[in-house]
Amino acid sequence: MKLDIVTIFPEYFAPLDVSLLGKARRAGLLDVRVHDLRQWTHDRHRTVDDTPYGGGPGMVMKPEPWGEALDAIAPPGGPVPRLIVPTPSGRPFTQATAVELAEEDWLVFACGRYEGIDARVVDEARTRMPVDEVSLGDFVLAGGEVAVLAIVEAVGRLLPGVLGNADSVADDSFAPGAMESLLEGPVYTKPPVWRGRAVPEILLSGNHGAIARWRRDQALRRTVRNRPELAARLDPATLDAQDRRV
Ligand SMILES: COC(=O)c1ccnc(N)c1
Repeated sequence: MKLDIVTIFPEYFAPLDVSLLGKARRAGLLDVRVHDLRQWTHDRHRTVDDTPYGGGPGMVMKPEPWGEALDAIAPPGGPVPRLIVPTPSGRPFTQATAVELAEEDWLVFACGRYEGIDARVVDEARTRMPVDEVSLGDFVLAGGEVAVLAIVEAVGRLLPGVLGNADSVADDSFAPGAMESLLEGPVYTKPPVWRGRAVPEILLSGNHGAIARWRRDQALRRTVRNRPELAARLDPATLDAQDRRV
């Protein structure tokens, strides 16, 4: 998968050289290019923002540098990427979004700053590439960079070969299938007793059927407690009698 990231803070993406994603890059699974938006400015101050039409606080990112950046990265008439624009006003980014994006060959990320990017940039981009404005939740960041790091990690870990144990993706919270709309339950490792707290006996029993049952119960309990709106979405047909007692 090829990723192009456009930002005025390229240094934000140093973390992409460490851990899983660094390994994926070195293994050739991820080809990440970070671009400084200011390379597409032409004035002495390398200006990327200006005051908002209609008044109001803050500054808006100018369209010209973005238009030139997208033309340089994805020349019109050439291969077409999917443009991802993190913004508080976007559609919710979920595990399903990550799964969908993991199927793409080429993603371009636009990191907005200030009050956002001039709306004509997305409007014009939509005439020649798919554009997804996505939100990580109901909160505001100073810029899209942190959101792009989160999205790149959520998508990158789904790529074949990136995670050591591919099975762990299937058990993710929200993973399509059995875990859809379910939060993962508690996890334990050695020692068997720590500060007087023992690991639940069932996990030491070797009874894999009972362990799977216990884990599902724990996932259901946590989902009901922490995300009742997700629990309400669970298809009753997939809940057996024991589930309903949770
Ligand atoms: C500037 O971007 C944001 O503030 C942002 C991006 C994605 N999700 C959010 N909740 C905020």
